[in-house]
Amino acid sequence: MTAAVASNNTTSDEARRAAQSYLNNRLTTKSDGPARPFNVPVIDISSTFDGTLEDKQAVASQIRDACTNSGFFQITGHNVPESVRQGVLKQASNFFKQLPPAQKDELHVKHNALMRGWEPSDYTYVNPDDWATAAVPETKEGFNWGYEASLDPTGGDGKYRDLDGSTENGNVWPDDSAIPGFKQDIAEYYGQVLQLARHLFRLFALSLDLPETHFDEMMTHPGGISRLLYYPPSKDPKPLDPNEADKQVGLGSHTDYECFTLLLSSTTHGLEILTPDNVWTPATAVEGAFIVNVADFLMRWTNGVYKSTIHRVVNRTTKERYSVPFFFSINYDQLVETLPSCISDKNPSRYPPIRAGEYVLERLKATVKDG
Ligand SMILES: O=C(O)CCC(=O)C(=O)O
Ligand SMILES: [Fe+2]
Repeated sequence: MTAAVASNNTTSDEARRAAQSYLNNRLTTKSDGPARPFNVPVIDISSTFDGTLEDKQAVASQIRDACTNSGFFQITGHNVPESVRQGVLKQASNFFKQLPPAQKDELHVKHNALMRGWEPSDYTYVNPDDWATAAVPETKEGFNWGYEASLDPTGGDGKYRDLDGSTENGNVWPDDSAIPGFKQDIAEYYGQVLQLARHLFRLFALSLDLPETHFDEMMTHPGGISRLLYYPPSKDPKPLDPNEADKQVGLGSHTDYECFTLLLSSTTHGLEILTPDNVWTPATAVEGAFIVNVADFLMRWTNGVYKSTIHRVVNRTTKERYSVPFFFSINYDQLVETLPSCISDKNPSRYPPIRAGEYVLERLKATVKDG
C-alpha cells in the first residue's frame, strides 16, 4: 500500500476537538422556553430524476431548510427498490445470526487499520467520551465495509484512495458459503445507495447556490463506508424519559463524520434525535423512506451553516433492530476548504483545510479505546 496522503496531526487534532466540542455543547445546553414540536421533514425527490432545473431547485430549497434547521430529513421517491432494501436487511440478520463466532472473530476490526469487518458491541464507543463515563458497553454489533470500484455502478475512475491514502480498499468479507448471497445483496444495495447519494449531492450543490455539477469531480471515487448494525431486544424496555439518562444504549449520542448519511432500518424503532431545542425525540421514518442526516464534514465545509445532527439509538422494544447506514463522503484524497458562499463578515471561515479521508480516519480512530 502507498501512503499518498500525508497526515497533518495539528489539523486532525483540531478537527477532532471541534467535533467533540459541538457535540458536548449541544448535549449540555438546554433551551429556555418550552420545546417546539418537531417532526423530521419528508421530502419527495421523485421530481428530481427527470425533472427540470426548477423542479430540482424546488426540492433543493426544502433540503436547505432542513439542513439549516435540524440537519435531519427523510426522502421518499428515491427509486431504491423495496426488494433491494429488504435484501440487505435480510443479510444483516443472516450475518449476525448465522455466522459462527470463530468466523466473526476472523473478521474482527482489530485486525484492520481502517476498521473494516466485524465490530463486537464492546469494542467501540461512538462517542469517545463514553470510554470515561458510560457504565456499560453499547449494545450494538456491526459489520463495516467501504467503497470498492467493483461496488460502484460507474466502475470508478481507477484513482481510489482509502482513508489513509492507500490505493487498496481494506474491505474484508465473510466466506460466501457461510452466508450464501451475502456479497451479492450487499453489492446490489451499495451500488443503489451510492448512486442515490451522488444524485442527492447534486441537489445539495443547488441548495448551496452552486451549479448542480459543482461537486461532480469530487465524487468520482468517493468514500462511502456502510455498515450492518444489530441491536438486541431490550431486557428492560422503558419509554424515553427526558429526565433520566438511559443505561442500556444501543449507540451513544453522536454526530456522523462524513458529508451526510442515508439510513435504512428495520421497522423496530430506536433512532432518537436531538431537536434544535436540544431535547430527545424518537425519529420514525415513513414507510419506505430513507432518513438523511447532515454529518460533521459537511458542517465544517459549510462553515457551520448546515447543522450536523446529534442522534443515538436505544432499542426500547423486545424485538431485534437492524439498520444499514451509508456514510457518504467525497473522494478521500480531496483537500477541502470552507465554501466561499458560506463565509461572510459575520461568519468568517472557522476551519483550516483538511483532506476528507484524513478527517474521517481521525474520527474513526477516536472511537476505539486509547485510539
Ligand atoms: O442504527 C441506526 O438507526 C443509526 C446508526 C447510526 O447512527 C450510526 O451508525 O452512525
Ligand atoms: Fe449515526
